[in-house]
Amino acid sequence: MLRIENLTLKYEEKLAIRQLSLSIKAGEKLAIIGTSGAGKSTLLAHLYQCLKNDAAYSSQKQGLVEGLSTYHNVFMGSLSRHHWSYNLFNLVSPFKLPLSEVTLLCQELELDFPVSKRLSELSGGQRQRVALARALYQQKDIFIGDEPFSALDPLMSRRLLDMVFERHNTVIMVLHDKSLALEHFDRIIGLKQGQLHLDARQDELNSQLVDDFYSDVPPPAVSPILTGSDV
Ligand SMILES: Nc1ncnc2c1ncn2[C@@H]1O[C@H](COP(=O)(O)OP(=O)(O)OP(=O)(O)O)[C@@H](O)[C@H]1O
Repeated sequence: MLRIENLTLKYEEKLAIRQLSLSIKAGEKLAIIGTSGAGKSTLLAHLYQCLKNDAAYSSQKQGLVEGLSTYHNVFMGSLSRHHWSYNLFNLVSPFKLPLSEVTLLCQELELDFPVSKRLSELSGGQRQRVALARALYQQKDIFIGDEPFSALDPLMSRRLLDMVFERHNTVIMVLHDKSLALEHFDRIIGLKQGQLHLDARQDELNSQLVDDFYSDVPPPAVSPILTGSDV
């Protein structure tokens, strides 16, 4: 589905990704881990740029509109599926079908208040679920998420991850929750200082491998761990 070779990304002089090579297959459930500043969001934004025709993106910044209702924020996920005039009329007075679709989706995400409620009145966890609802409402084949559950409790995170998996063929997600990554994803990659230091598939994955990655234990001689220069 996607192959990147020797990718280097910078912010002015600051190197964020260094000579990173990576292949992603259609259908993969790929978690990206790493400490703060390792380059996860930068890599994810790049992957989205490469795949954006087929991908929904839930970024850390969320990009929600404060002055609009929950309904309108979620509906924005579908703007590209409709003619501009449909979008305009729906903005002024919501049509029945999208209104019922968005209401149902919000209920599934446990947003148990009227969808007319303004974004500015919502909590952090509620906003995060509105951003997730907007990404789900894009109805794309690929889901790209940057810590989409960071403000949610573990039980809800698992339930919403199941929803994401049910509705997307390929999932690429930055996660801080180690057990969520280990239990649900079929591949985990780990970044350190912009380089790939871990790339392990489901049959190779275990908790120790992830702990070693975080605690700077050097990889054994024969292991699924690859350095940036190996791939
Ligand atoms: N807009 C920017 N301008 C300059 N440097 C940036 C910018 N955004 C990120 N960086 C730097 O690039 C590096 C990678 O940042 P990035 O946000 O990709 O890391 P991250 O692994 O996603 O971190 P976190 O887990 O804290 O979100 C960091 O050193 C960060 O300081």
